[in-house]
Amino acid sequence: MKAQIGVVGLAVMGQNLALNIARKGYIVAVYNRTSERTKNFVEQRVKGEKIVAAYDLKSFVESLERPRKIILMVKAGSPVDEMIDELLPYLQEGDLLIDAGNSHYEDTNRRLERLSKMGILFLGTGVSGGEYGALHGPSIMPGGTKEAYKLVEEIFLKIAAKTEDGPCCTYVGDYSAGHFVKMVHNGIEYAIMQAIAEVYDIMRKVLGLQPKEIGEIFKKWNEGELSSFLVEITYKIMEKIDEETGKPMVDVILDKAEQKGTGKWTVEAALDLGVPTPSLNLAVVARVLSHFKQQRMELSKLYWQKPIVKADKNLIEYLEKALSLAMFLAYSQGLWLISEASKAFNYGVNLLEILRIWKGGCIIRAKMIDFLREILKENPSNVNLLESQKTVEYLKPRIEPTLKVCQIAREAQIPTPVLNSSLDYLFSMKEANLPANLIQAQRDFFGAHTFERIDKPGIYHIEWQPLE
Ligand SMILES: NC(=O)C1=CN([C@@H]2O[C@H](COP(=O)(O)OP(=O)(O)OC[C@H]3O[C@@H](n4cnc5c(N)ncnc54)[C@H](OP(=O)(O)O)[C@@H]3O)[C@@H](O)[C@H]2O)C=CC1
Ligand SMILES: O=C(CO)[C@H](O)[C@H](O)COP(=O)(O)O
Repeated sequence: MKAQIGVVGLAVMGQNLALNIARKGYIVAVYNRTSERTKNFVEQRVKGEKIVAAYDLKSFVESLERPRKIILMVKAGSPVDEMIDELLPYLQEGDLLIDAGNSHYEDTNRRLERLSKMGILFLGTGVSGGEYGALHGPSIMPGGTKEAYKLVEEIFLKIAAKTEDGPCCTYVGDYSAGHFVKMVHNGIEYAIMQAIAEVYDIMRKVLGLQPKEIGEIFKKWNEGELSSFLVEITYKIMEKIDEETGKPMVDVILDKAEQKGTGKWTVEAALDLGVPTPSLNLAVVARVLSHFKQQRMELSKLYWQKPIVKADKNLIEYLEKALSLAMFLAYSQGLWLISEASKAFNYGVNLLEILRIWKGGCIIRAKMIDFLREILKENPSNVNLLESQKTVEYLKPRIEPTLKVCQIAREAQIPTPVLNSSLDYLFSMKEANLPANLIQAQRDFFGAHTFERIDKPGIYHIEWQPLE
């Protein structure tokens, strides 16, 4: 019997995805560029699942039933193009390639165009959930043609995470919609991670709490409105002890945060589309800045001042509120970005469906998503969630506690880029009169760039000083 689907790339994600599919009763063919990895996978992880290992691409493709369905789970970037090039000689019209890695959405558009000319179907598919999710049920975000999606819909729905609102997979939209949505998912992920890290930092530096104590607070929060995968793993991280030193694991990890690109791409896309996403932007900047460890250590001595540490007795409560405000705004900024991209690129994305498939399986799954859906359901065409009365009622009581947190952090000179930028975002969005009038005056002064007036329509330029 032929395999019903193939997986190329047997690193963390590919192995677990292949096992997940096989455990749902499908025959899966697998291939990896380095055969050692395939061999190890088969020997160590395959336990009776119907997995057919191939050690060359020709036999891999030949082992698949037609139309062939092949998931590429390789490193994003040129490896995807290289694999496509190597597979093409063996493929036939109507076969389907699914790029399930974190590819840039513009690469996906390019690949779609190229392959469609050859009659090869292509789905740019975001997959979230890490290795555990890939094995037990990820959130799956496929984009491309509906015709292509139909070929794998049954398998995807079976392997996806399940919530009370159904499987965490839906047809996301045309072209590169799937990869765009996954990219923004990661941009939101960066912002929430950074906001959690800032809250942790304040607990340590202002309240002097130890990781174990911080873990207990996050664990409690995880039972309330902050209940989410990222808060859950945070308390588990706080509990972990390094076997070598006996110290909390988090204390032996170097404070340099890496990134593979999706957060930065989100910010680039937001700037290109003119959507304000400051919480997401600052989360990327925070990771970049963290890399200057040596400089930070030297500067910490040069600029040392005794911090004014004023622990408020309600600080834990304020921190919880500040984190919920930052989380809410990270989602709302991301959703706005997706909706603008959907209009600009004709994706046809249904935001309610996106929120539904983010309820389970993915890294940003959170109880708050139910609330976001409630808000969006009231007026699905209004993607600026800030305008909803429900949002106003939610955010207003969180402003004061977030302000207190930011003030305490400021005085103690603890950086809080995402908490601050979230607040600044809200303050800017709810400000009827921004100082952008002065910017326009300056632009007109030095570059005759013109301005609009508040009292009459039209475009104006004045002579600010005589030209000599
Ligand atoms: N890890 C995670 O939590 C998540 C990852 N992703 C995305 O899924 C994809 C796979 O991720 P992950 O499993 O972590 O693996 P990696 O991103 O580490 O990629 C390793 C895999 O890519 C293959 N590869 C690398 N270069 C080439 C090449 N030039 N030609 C052919 N194959 C190549 C490797 O083969 P070889 O063994 O021969 O080196 C290996 O199978 C990535 O796009 C990633 O961003 C998405 C969600 C979560
Ligand atoms: O897609 C993912 C989670 O959703 C991957 O884990 C990704 O690698 C995370 O991004 P980064 O490595 O830039 O932190």
